[in-house]
Amino acid sequence: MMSSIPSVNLEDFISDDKNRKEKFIKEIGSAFENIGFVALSGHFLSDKLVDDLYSEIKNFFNLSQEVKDKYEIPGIGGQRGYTSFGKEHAKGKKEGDLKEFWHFGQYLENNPKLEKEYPANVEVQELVHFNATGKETYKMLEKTAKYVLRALALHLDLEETYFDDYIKNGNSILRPIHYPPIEQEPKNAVRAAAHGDINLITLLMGAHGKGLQVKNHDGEWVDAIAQPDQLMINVGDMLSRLTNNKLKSTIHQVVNPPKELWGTSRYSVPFFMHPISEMPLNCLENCVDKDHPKQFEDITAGEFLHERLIDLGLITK
Ligand SMILES: O=C(O)CCC(=O)C(=O)O
Ligand SMILES: [Fe+2]
Repeated sequence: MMSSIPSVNLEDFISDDKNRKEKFIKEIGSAFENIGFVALSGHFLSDKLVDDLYSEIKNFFNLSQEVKDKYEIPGIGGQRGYTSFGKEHAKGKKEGDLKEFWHFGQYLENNPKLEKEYPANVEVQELVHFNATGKETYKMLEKTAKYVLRALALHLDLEETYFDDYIKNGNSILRPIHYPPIEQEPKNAVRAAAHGDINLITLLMGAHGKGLQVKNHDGEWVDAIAQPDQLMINVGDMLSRLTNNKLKSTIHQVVNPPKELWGTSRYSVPFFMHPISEMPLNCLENCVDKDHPKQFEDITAGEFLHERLIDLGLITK
């Protein structure tokens, strides 16, 4: 039984040392074929950027509800700007999660086609550094994710750059989340109910305290706690579909703290790496054989995302 989350160092992959590179590919490949989660150090976020981001997002969530509500934009399924407390629920659940969040989206340059497709980023007026700090973090996580996907491409016997064109200007989202203090016994609601992520891979900042749990093969919940310099990275449903479930999108949740800690907020910041909407998620040929029959219908990333946003209560049909 695998009871804890394996660790890897991205510097191994980025080094020119063939053995270190291969070691990284093997470690992350086997982690993603088993528990579906890995803790990663050696990424591109500096300590200063991480500290700045946390201070900005705390400032944002501390603004009055009236101010935050200005940034909740109707008609875009919460894809940019603010989503208020209790609005999103896990697929198949009716109680909303005990969280509020913000979305930073892709930063396009000279791309009229995608500028039409993606909602524009929302700019917070009240905070001087919030927008730029979010943008910088987005870029650094996107760069980190690009190298992780290169390693996974090699693990899957694809060209190293297989994902590069699909993720360039992809529909990725950076989501700072605030789970506020809990004031009374929640009826059936948790901070984040059990779910699988929609996207290719998720890079999570802030999994340093207790709260995040991952379901292992035996159906047991395992704590996923990162060291201060580590991001938690997991496989999403899109990558699971593409690989015919060779790489596992593992169910995870954020549980409520014990009563003595109800008074504390949790802040976490997932980066959901999405490709462009045209990317086909059809199972890769080399992941399908007699022992591994094709498990998923052909679908594009855009169609799949649309289906799932309906399931989450963020858009209506
Ligand atoms: O807050 C966390 O640690 C995890 C959040 C999460 O799983 C998600 O937003 O998809
Ligand atoms: Fe998640």
